[in-house]
Amino acid sequence: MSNKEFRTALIQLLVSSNKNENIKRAVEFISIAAKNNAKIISLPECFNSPYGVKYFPEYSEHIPDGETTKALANAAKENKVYLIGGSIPEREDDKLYNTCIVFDPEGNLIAKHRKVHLFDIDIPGKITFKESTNLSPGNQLTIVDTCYGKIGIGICYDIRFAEMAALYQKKGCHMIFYPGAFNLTTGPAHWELLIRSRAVDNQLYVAAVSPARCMDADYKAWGHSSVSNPYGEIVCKAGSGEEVVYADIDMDKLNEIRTNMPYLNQKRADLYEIKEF
Ligand SMILES: O=C(O)CCC(=O)C(=O)O
Repeated sequence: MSNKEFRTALIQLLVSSNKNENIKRAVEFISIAAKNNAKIISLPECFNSPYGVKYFPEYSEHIPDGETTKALANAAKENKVYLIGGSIPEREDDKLYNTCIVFDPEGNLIAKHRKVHLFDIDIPGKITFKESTNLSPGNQLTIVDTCYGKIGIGICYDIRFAEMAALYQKKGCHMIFYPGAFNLTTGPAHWELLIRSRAVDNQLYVAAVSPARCMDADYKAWGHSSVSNPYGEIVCKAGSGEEVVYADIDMDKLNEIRTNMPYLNQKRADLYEIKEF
């Protein structure tokens, strides 16, 4: 495969309350995905800790000197892959963030995305979640330059904000990765709809990577890690359990879709515009 055609792998990890075990198993799956020829591998949101505000302080660590950063750097280097490190609770000074770290195939830390839209919702009788209880939002958008093109990074709730994805497209991204953990209420309603919408809006590949569902956990993840192609077709999709799913990315296909339907060039900048950050 050339740099215009490559395989990506989405690791739908079953996250437990044992941090060391979570990291160890993530590293094992990275090596399996690399053996299956994946060149860009992503972990899910909050993969080294159970998902929940009460867990963030205990599981948090500094970046880059924390154990998770070191383990992922080694895994990227040993397997010679780009690694999108899902997300982990990050501590800096007295603040906590929900942070995705990205590594190149030499193991260098090339990006750090702090979730910019915190997940604060209250659907009575269904789900209440308030990340802003103890997390701070990131204040930057994140584009990673790779030998496979530019990749935008968002974390979970970030996928709901169409302008963010539009800006990534405008700045040249051909893929957006969203490590995420939707739930049993908003998952069936919106997970796939949002993945496909961001892909069609922007004629790019969208990968969304969830933890596996654990019915004993406080937060029950929806699962269904998926990739949509730029036409809005789901090209791979996990179930709810632990598994790795793969998608073959094809830049010629993306360019063909953009040529056939050139609506990205038909926007009315005289009427509306996405501003650059
Ligand atoms: O937007 C949603 O429905 C879920 C978001 C979420 O779980 C998160 O941001 O972690």
